[in-house]
Amino acid sequence: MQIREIHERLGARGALPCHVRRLLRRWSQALPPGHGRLRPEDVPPQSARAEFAAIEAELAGLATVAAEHPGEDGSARLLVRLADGQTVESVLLPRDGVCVSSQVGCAVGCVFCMTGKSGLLRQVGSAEIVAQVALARARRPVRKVVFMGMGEPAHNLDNVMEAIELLGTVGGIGHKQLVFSTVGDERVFERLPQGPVKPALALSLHTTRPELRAQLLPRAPRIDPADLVELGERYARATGYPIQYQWTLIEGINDGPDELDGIVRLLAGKYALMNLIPYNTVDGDAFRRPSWERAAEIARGLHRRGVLAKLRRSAGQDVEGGCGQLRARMLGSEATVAPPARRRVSPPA
Ligand SMILES: C[S@@+](CC[C@H](N)C(=O)[O-])C[C@H]1O[C@@H](n2cnc3c(N)ncnc32)[C@H](O)[C@@H]1O
Ligand code: SF4
Repeated sequence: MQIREIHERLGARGALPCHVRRLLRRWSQALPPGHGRLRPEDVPPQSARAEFAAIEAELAGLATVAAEHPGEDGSARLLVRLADGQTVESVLLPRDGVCVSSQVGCAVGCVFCMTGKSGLLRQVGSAEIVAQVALARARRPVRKVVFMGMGEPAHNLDNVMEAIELLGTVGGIGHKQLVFSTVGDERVFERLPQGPVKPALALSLHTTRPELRAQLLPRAPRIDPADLVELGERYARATGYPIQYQWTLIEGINDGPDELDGIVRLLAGKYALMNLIPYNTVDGDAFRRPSWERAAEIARGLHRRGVLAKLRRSAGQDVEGGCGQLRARMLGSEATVAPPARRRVSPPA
């Protein structure tokens, strides 16, 4: 379901925009039914009441929790069932955050990512994205929403931007607390600055070497990492919030001195933060994460050379691994539709 559809259906029955906003506020913030003072002008016209009831019932059935796995770090990984039976993952993050999915599967096919193995199964509708936030809010407070779950938000831009607009207005989430995570796509840099709600941007860089990036992210747009950083810097300056770069650290692949020199060359002096995320083991993959000590040394080395770098554990690593793995394990072979042939990625020379 799309949010614009809700506006259209209720508008056609004579509801005013303020009536629709009230419904969307209550739903997206998971407020209890009798919440807030009801003024006479808040009551929708008789002609729209049945449609309001029908839409509320549809919204309630958009997403339900099929499984919940609490983690030791205060996070919880939810397997969310959508109305057609498809499932996506959401993660309740420590410190009032939620990580949502924007697609069932993903077409980019990053070689280290479980979600990429299934290919794209379908888009997640804008209302289904907001429903993941509403589900999370029914469990705990949410002040931050990151689009770092299953899927590439740039490949579902209309729905993601619609959800962002709702969450950043009646949804009550600060614009900077909405984080759009992408491998980088020209359309993102055109579209994000135009929206009424401008989210923060996370760019999944992973390497500074164009040829290695093409191997690691086989179907990401071929934008040179240096150009990607320039586009990111422009967005950071326009919005006033820094770009977060994401770097999945894989031993022997992108943790060598050449890459660290590359990061310093691209990011020193930029309005940016580098998040180093040690590779989270995916069943059946041969990649390894570097030791925590080595990863910490990399972060300290970058810091010394003028790049703000943070070493992150991906939330809920102990709960069925990283993004897409809970879904795959719960669905068994159903979830993984003929994985694409694995390309060999050799360690950098
Ligand atoms: C799952 S993606 C979703 C958002 C978007 N498609 C992207 O790539 O930025 C979010 C982040 O998870 C990271 N990720 C995926 N698989 C991982 C793994 N096995 N270990 C660590 N990080 C992983 C990706 O590198 C990416 O930065
Ligand atoms: S890391 Fe992001 S872009 Fe790559 S396959 Fe996974 S979800 Fe898709």
